[in-house]
Amino acid sequence: MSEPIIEFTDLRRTFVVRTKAGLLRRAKREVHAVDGISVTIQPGEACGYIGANGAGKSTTIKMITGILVPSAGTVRTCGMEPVANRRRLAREIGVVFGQRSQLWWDLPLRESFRILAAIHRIRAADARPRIDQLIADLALGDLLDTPVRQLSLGERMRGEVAAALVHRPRLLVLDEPTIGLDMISKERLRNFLQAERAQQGTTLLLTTHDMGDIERLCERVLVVDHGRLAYDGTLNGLAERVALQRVLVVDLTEAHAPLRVAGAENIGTELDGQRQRLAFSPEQTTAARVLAEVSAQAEVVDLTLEEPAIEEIVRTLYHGQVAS
Ligand SMILES: Nc1ncnc2c1ncn2[C@@H]1O[C@H](COP(=O)(O)OP(=O)(O)OP(=O)(O)O)[C@@H](O)[C@H]1O
Repeated sequence: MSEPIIEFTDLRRTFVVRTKAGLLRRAKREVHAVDGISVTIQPGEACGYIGANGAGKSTTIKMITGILVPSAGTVRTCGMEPVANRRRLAREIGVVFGQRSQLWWDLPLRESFRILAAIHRIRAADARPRIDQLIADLALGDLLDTPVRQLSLGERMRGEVAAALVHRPRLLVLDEPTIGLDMISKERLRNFLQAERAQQGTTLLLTTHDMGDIERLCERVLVVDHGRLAYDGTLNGLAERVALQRVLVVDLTEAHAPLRVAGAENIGTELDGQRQRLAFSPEQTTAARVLAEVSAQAEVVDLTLEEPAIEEIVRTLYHGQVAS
């Protein structure tokens, strides 16, 4: 087997935080943000790293990318110790933080790409076709002359992903890449990442609160809770332990008896049945099929689709409840 692209063993990171103990006294408290995690990721894998807020995801990502020094344990990324080799590592990995930008705020997008190619010392003859390809695949053509600060969130995220891939990294690390994006922007980004991985063999590691990202992009899921690994396995394996159900909420034009739909369970009605909630597993049916059956029985005026909440998944894993 080839060398792992990421390998960490008993990785730990502790922060000392000051807390107000009294009017004048200050006390210190230790936060074990990452509390002994061991994981090996092989080249070409696509891993989702999920957990509730404050579970330790970003801290792990920062240690993998060399931004933070571990308190204990070891981490190797692309065969290197990240902090000591940050520059060399930067040539091998691309990083996208959904809530922070790596683009130059006041410059047009095209300038950011040019500067990044220069930073990575890519020859113009090599950089141009790569940048052109990313511009085409991420539909950035009309945005190249717009200063980054004027881009919408969805447009900027496409720009961020392109910027992270200019130098063809072996590993792409994405921290909440779809946060705040609307459904269409999310789908565009997921389609692109899927295609990029298929064409370039890029390894993906992504943190997200959106199970849709995991379902579309990752074969392997790591669930972290309070700095510890609660699950490491396939998405199907997770679905066997935790019900990864979706809920289609439909608003009807008038009151209606509880709807019966094949492959879905009616989990509640409100307003005399004008609003109904239908839970289903994506392995058994699709939202489109459930909606078609509902529409055959009643007139729908509005609908929403609720994804399984990651907090709920973690809670269920911990309480050992097995999906029926
Ligand atoms: N620089 C820091 N100083 C002190 N505490 C920190 C620091 N960075 C993170 N923490 C704490 O470590 C814990 C893990 O934080 P981390 O940002 O890794 O979680 P996360 O899983 O990425 O959460 P989120 O989903 O909210 O981004 C939290 O309790 C957080 O408050």
